[in-house]
Amino acid sequence: MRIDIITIFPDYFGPLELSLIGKARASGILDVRLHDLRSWTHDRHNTVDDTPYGGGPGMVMKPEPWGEALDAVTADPPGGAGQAGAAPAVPRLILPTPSGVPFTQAHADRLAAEPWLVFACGRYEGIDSRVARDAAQRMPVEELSIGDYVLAGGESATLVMVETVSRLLPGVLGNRDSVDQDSFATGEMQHLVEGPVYTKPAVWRGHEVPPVLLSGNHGAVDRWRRDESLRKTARNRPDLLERMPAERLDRHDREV
Ligand SMILES: Nc1cc(-c2ccc3ccn(Cc4ccccn4)c3c2)[nH]n1
Repeated sequence: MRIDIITIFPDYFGPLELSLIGKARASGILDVRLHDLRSWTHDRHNTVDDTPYGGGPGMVMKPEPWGEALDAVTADPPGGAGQAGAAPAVPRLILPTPSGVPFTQAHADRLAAEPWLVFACGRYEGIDSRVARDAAQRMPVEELSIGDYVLAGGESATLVMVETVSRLLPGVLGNRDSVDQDSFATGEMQHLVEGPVYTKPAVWRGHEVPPVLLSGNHGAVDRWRRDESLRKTARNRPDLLERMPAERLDRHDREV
């Protein structure tokens, strides 16, 4: 997968050099390219913002630098200009914004199947709305929110989405099972949050690991883990339980 990130703070993405994503980039699974929006300004001060039409607080990001940046970044498709007559890849443009569609694991699953994503990180009060409208004439555009709170810009949201998507790519996580057992995945654990996890020592500061986990009885361990997930979901995320199809909860589950 190729990921392009356009931002006025490229250094914000240092973490993408680390850990799983850093390894995926080094191994070629992931091709992440950072672009400084100011490279597409032409004035002495590298201006990227201006006052909002209609008045109001703060500043808005000017459309011209964004238009030129998106033209330049999307003019260099992965795999060249189209092998043997194939159409060149078209990127999906992701615009983080507090007013976007809530980003969920389902979005991550879908985006992980895309060959090319471009993230446009806004700042100030956002990007001139004509940028998304103009881009939509040439590529799919999605405005996504990572939560109901307002960040200072799109960089943190982009880090979250890049991490969520990248960990789903084959070869990125050493243990693929970990993904399949994600609480928000579509498998057995769907609609349930993770329960408690433990490792050695068996007793730590007087706190014992639940004996069932040391029993070697895999059936009992699986049942205990599901019960604990049900309890934690009921406590922290009753909204998820309401979404769970009734047939997915057996009589035992209802008594937990
Ligand atoms: N889930 C999210 C996403 C964001 C986000 C994403 C991009 C930008 C670009 C600017 N701002 C700040 C800002 C302030 C006031 C109104 C609008 N936006 C952003 C915030 N916040 N929360």
